[in-house]
Amino acid sequence: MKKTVYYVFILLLIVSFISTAEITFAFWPFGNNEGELQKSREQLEKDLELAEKQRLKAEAQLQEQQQAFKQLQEQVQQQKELERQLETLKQQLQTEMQQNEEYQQQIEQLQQRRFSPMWLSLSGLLFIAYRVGVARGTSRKRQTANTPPSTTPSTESSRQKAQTEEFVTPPQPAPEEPSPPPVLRGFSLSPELIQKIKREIPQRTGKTPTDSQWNMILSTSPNTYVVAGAGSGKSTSLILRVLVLNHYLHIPLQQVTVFSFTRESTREFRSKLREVFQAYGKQVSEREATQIVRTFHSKILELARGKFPQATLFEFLAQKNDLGEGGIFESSLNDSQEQYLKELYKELFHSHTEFHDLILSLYHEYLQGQDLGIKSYSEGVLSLAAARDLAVTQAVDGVFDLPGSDNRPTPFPLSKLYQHITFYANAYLPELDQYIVSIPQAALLGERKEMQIHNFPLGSGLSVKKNILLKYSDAHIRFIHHERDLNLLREEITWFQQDGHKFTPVFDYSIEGEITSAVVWETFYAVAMFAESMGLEVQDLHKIAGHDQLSATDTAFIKALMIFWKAFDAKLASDRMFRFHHLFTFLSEKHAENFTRLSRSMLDSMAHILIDEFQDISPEVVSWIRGTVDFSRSRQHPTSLLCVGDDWQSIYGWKGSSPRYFIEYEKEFPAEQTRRVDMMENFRSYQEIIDQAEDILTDVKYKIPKHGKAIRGRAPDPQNTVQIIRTDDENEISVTIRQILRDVHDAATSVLIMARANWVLKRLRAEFRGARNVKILTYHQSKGLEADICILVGDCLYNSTIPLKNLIYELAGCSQTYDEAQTEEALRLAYVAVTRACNRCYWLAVPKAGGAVFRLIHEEEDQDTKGVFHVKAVKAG
Ligand SMILES: Nc1ncnc2c1ncn2[C@@H]1O[C@H](COP(=O)(O)OP(=O)(O)OP(=O)(O)O)[C@@H](O)[C@H]1O
Repeated sequence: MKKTVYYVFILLLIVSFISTAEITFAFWPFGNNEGELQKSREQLEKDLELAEKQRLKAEAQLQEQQQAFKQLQEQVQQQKELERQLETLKQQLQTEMQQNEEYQQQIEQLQQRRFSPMWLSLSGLLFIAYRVGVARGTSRKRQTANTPPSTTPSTESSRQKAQTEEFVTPPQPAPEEPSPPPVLRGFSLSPELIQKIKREIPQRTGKTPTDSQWNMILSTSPNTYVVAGAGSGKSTSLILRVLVLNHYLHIPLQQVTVFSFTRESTREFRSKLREVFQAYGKQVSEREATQIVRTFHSKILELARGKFPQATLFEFLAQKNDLGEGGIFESSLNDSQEQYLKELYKELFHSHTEFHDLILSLYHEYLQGQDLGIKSYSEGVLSLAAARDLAVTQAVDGVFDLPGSDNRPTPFPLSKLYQHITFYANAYLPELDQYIVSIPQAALLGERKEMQIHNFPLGSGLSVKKNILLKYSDAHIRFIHHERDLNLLREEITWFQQDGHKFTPVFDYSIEGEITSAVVWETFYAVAMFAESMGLEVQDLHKIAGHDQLSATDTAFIKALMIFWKAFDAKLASDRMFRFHHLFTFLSEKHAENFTRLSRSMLDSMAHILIDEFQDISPEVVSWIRGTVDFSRSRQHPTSLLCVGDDWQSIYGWKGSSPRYFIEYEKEFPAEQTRRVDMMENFRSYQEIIDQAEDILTDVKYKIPKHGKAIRGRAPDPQNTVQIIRTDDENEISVTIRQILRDVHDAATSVLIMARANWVLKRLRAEFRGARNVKILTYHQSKGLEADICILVGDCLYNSTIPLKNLIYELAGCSQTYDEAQTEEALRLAYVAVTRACNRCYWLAVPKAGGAVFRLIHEEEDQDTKGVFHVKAVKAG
């Protein structure tokens, strides 16, 4: 208890102490000085306010600094970027300086050769392309490893050599660059989409493709080739393919190019294209259609103009605004081009000794004519011929309006041994020291042909005279056989007078075996174009000059051609002109690097390529297409190639094209996925017509085997479907055609008359001008067309030997000779002509061994009482 009281006491003591202390603490500092306290508080508040202001200021400063820091950081970043750019620029500058040095070297070299600045830029580009080509050529792994190239390796190396000599100093091999892997993307078409397409196309366009046509239209492969027969609907299917690419696969039309060969066929394609898209409610303007459907030449020209806007082409000399629509098959020299070549020829003849001598040797051959193997005549025969020669000479007076000597018979003696025997020329030209002897060709003699001179027909008298003069005269004789010879002579005289009595020969030259002839500079042009189409350079021909298969004159011709062509290209360069060959070479597979110089839109426009009539493509064009496709693939751009053709219809080998790219498509255009589609239904003709046409080609070895099937079945009158009427008489031809037209022709029946010979064409055109629904064309022009009734005039037969072209073929690495290829091509031409017919085909010709007509006549009993062969197929079918 005591303890508790004690604790309570202690507790009370503590409480009283705390209370006293509390009061004391509470009142001691202020309680004693209230004013001071207030003051301190105000001071404190002021300080606090000041501190707050300072804090805010510091915060603002901090923000500013942070901002400044940020800007600084950005500036540093920019600085770094600038430095990086500067570095790149420095490198570029260095490269350009190097290039400049190279250009400078070239310029110096080329200036020595008087090349133009325009040419310099192209050659500069070619130089770079060449260098890269060399590097790529060795590193590039074409999938053609086991495929023979389109031209022989020797050709290629020689071409590179020629370019090296022409444009640049020998290039240093550039370091190898690894080729990027090719991109081969097919198209993706789901079964549902296929069903939709197959449902909608017939509904909207009214066209119902067959299974094989669908295979082509819907091919999902990036590399497709379509082996088609005549009348199988190639063009129709090609257009539907474009529709699928654009409408269903959403590929812009700007990325699609359709190639066709002629102005006429591109027009037809464009109108079909617009029609089909119209059915889908899409308006394709004429301009757009023109952009899509092209000839090879118009497209490459567009690409070139993108790079060289002012590019002028020799092929369009004096033809403004030509877009190259014509393609190679419509090319012939116009007056301005002819003039250009003529001037060059004349200039070279007087300035280049070797050219001068070569031309004179060719001219001499022309004047002398071919060695006809003239036999010797006894002096008695010579005297007899001389005795009637004045009369013979007078008998042909007036056939030609000859220049010089008043057109009077002029005596001239034979060579020394026979000086006592006198013959006569029809005129003498003292300025050229030429005796003009008129030996008109038979057609020009007309009724005079049968005139008797001293009991000898005039025609025979003239040919004996020519033989004698060639064998026994040393004089300069110029024979005039037809108007053309006279025109050449007139031109020679005009040149002589214009050029201050400087003589320049003007004469025709045809290479050995060629039937047609042209004035020598035109023949230069034709042979050079042929060689270039074959993928060669004219300078490559030095390898065959002097070949034992070539005549001495053809060798002289080639030598002259090489000089002429070199001068021609130099002249073009100094006149700032190109040729298509330069463009195709510039963008060929051998100069892949040049594709990088094309704009993106140009490259894109060739992403999806469709080619019609692929069997007629030339090596030169193939090289460009290959280069384009390879480049598209290497830049990882989705790309596709679809080629449609019928090797049985390949008919332009004489212009340098070849069916081999089609026949050996998988080797020539290798890809990881290639699809072959066959289209053998024929919508055009009765089965009899197809079978007959195929019979013509039975012996052609180099072809893809196939057999066409007529959708229309057999003809109601099979006996009359193909008839051969044996005639080559011009009057009989007219009468027969009139009869046919009377028998089968009404306003609704279309008729196509095809003729081989120009004189027949001329006559028929004059005679049947204005006949309704009747077209008269050459066999070649009929390609791609069709008519109810076809009338063919003249056989298709090649029985020549052209050594120069055979050697060019060999040089280009062809497996056949030109002669073999042409023998087969003549038969293919007949196949094209016959397959134009829907209902009936009449063929007016005299069967000759080896010809196409001959192959259709199997048994004598085919012939009826009127001499008409009602032929039936035995091999095909
Ligand atoms: N699926 C189809 N149904 C009906 N007719 C068709 C079909 N496809 C094409 N044709 C018709 O067949 C004919 C031949 O077509 P097209 O001219 O396109 O053939 P082509 O293969 O180009 O012939 P060629 O190569 O012989 O010149 C034309 O009259 C065309 O309208």
